[in-house]
Amino acid sequence: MASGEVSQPSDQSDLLKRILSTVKSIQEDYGHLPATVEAIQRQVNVLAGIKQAQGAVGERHLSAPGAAPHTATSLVNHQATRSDQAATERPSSSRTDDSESHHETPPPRKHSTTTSRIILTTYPEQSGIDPLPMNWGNSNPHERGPVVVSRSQSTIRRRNAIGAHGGSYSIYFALAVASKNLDVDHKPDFTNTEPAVTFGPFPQWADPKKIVSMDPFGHLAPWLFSDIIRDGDIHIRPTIAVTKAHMKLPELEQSVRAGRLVPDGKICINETGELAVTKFAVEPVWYLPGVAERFGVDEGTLRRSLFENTGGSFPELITRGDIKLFLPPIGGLTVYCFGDPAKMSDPNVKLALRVHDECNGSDVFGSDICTCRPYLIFGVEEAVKEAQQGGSGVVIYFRKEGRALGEVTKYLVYNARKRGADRASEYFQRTENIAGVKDMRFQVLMPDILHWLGITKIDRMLSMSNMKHDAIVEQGIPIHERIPIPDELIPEDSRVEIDAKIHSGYFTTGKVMNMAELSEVHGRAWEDVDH
Ligand SMILES: Nc1nc2c(ncn2[C@@H]2O[C@H](COP(=O)(O)OP(=O)(O)OP(=O)(O)O)[C@@H](O)[C@H]2O)c(=O)[nH]1
Ligand SMILES: [Zn+2]
Repeated sequence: MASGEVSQPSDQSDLLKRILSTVKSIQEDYGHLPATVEAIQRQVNVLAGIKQAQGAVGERHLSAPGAAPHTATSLVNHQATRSDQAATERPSSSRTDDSESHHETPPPRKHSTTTSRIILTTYPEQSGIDPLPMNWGNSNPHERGPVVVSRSQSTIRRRNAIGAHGGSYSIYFALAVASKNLDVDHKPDFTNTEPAVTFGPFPQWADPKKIVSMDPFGHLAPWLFSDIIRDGDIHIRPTIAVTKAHMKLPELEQSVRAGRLVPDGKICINETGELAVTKFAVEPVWYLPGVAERFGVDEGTLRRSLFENTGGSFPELITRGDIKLFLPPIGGLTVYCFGDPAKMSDPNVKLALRVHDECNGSDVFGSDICTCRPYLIFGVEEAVKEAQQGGSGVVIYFRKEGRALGEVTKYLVYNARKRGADRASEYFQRTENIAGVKDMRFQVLMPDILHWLGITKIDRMLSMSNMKHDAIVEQGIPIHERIPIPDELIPEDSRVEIDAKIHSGYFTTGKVMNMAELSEVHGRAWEDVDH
């Protein structure tokens, strides 16, 4: 449709409305028609331009250049529709920064390259869009390419990933920029931040199916891609950091006193049970086709759900089918390695492993309603012993609070349990009643870190979880022995949880109760402690 075909202002107005509603319904119903949407939007803009020139009023909010951003047409990229302009152009005439519109004289701004036009989304064929190649699973990091997600002016056209660095902390980054505590173009100084140990590469790094939720080159990114950073002024950040530290846990001092742990001056350093550890912090980087495959869904379904259920935060999940990486706003993980890190991947020595999901109330604050901290500490102790015997000991800590349901849901469940009869037989049902599921950790992505560490078998798995077990074995990593938490470490009020778990399929070397027996296992009621 050429703009010349529409001459009457009233026709234009009706037409604009019709086009707009078509755009909206296409977006709602499909979301995979970026080219069509862009073409229609271009027409909308052309018509709006004609209308504005004719001095028409009443429909200005639809798409007139310079209109407020929070309008219907902002559903579609306000700037991208001007595809003859570069995506990162910085015009002065169409500022959309509300905060400044209230000032007669805008306050002086720190230098920032954030464009004043809001780029709501981008499209693959859009002028200026030129993502750096990303060949996920290529063993050569230079052929694989860097993960590029920054929206800074020099980088936005070259992005090959959706989302933002920092996982859940990306929101604090946004606050820091908004409050002008941080220049969005700040260039990190990575001097002396290299990994504390040299590590890998392992064949698993080059398998696009084995690692789908982290960047295997994430610990080396600034150094591997220094020329791209320098020559192209491209923002690239590490998503993994590796350091060395000492750690001290009161329970391990007791272990030394009880003679279970013997200081060796290297791994268990002294009589206080102080430990030497190598730590790996990992932020999530998702390869969407691989993640979708692990969950047994198609990539489009995964993208659509991620888009919808993050409040529409990442429109490029829909419009940029060509971008396969997503840095989700979720917590990552930390690996605690005892002994020589090279031994983790050595098939000739034994490996003891605990995979642990965060339980802040117990892990840090000692709640006795679950077995989390005792099993975690037991895992650390066993890992240290394995390392002292010439093997390797590893504890991996995932930020998946409350079975990834969060602490609020978890406390709601606790209330429901404590206000009723806190029976093991009803344990999971109470969570399901509130959350709709009993667990959202979905361990299918968890084994990626094992592949990354070069682990090919686990000799002693310090976990009773059938979900963790099955996910690991499914990934081709055999588990030779499973070690439940010793009975004497189970806190008083957590019998309900552990018996319910065993009944639902958790590993045990003891007896599995039937339903009648399970209903006899009670937790402490609030009245027992309230006076
Ligand atoms: N929603 C909910 N989460 C809980 C409850 N009790 C513990 N959790 C969470 O369950 C998770 C327990 O994780 P882990 O300690 O790794 O244990 P696990 O996967 O159950 O199994 P093991 O490896 O055998 O210990 C943590 O995320 C806890 O915060 C509860 O009553 N409700
Ligand atoms: Zn817990």
